[in-house]
Amino acid sequence: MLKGVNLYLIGMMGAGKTTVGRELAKQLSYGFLDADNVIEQATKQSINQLFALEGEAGFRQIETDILAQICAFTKLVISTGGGVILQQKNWSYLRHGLIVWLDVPVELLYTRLAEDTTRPLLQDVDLKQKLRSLFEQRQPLYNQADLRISISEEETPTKIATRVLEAIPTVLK
Ligand SMILES: Nc1ncnc2c1ncn2[C@@H]1O[C@H](COP(=O)(O)OP(=O)(O)OP(=O)(O)O)[C@@H](O)[C@H]1O
Ligand SMILES: O=C(O)C1=C[C@@H](O)[C@@H](O)[C@H](O)C1
Ligand SMILES: [Mg+2]
Repeated sequence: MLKGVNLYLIGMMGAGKTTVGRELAKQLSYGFLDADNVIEQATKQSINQLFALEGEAGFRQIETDILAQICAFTKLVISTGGGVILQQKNWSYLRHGLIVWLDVPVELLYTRLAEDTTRPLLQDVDLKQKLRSLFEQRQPLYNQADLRISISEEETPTKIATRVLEAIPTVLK
C-alpha cells in the first residue's frame, strides 16, 4: 500500500509514538526506528543528559542531523520526538514520507506521564499546565500532518495501529 514510503509519527510527549510505531512496523512488515533512541545511541547520552549538556537548542540540532540521515532510508516507521515539528527544516525531511499525527488529549497524556522522569521538558514543572501550554503552542504544527488520528480514550496500541493503517488509503494519491 505504501510502496516503501516511510511513515513518520508525530505528536505530543506521551501520545504513544514509540509504542504505536513499533506495532505499526510489525503490521506493515516495515523496519522501526525511534528517533530519540537513535539520538541516544549515536551520542551515547540519554535525552536528559543531552538537554543538560547541550541545552534544548543543541538537542534540536542533533535531532535535525539525525532526521536528515534517517530519511534517506525506505520501508521504515519512524517515531519522532515530540518537538520535531518545531524546526522548519525538519518538515523537508518528514515530507519525504507520510506524516501521521497521534492526537491525544492533555488529560490522557497527563495520566500516562505523571510518573515519568525521562522527559527533560516535564521535570520540575506543573505537569498538566506544561502539557497544556506545549499543546497550545504546537497544535498548529502537528496539524500540518497528512493524517490525524484522534485518540479520545485509551485504546490498545494494536487497535490504534490498525486505525492508522485503515486511514492511510484516504490520503494516498
Ligand atoms: N495506547 C496506549 N495505551 C496505554 N498506554 C499507552 C498507549 N500508548 C502509549 N502508552 C504509554 O504511555 C507512555 C508514553 O508512550 P510513548 O513513550 O510511546 O510516547 P511517545 O509519543 O513516544 O513520547 P515521546 O514524544 O516523549 O517520545 C508509555 O508509558 C506507554 O506505555
Ligand atoms: O516534546 C519534546 O520536545 C520532546 C519529546 C521527546 O520525544 C524527546 O525528544 C525530548 O524529551 C523532547
Ligand atoms: Mg517516543
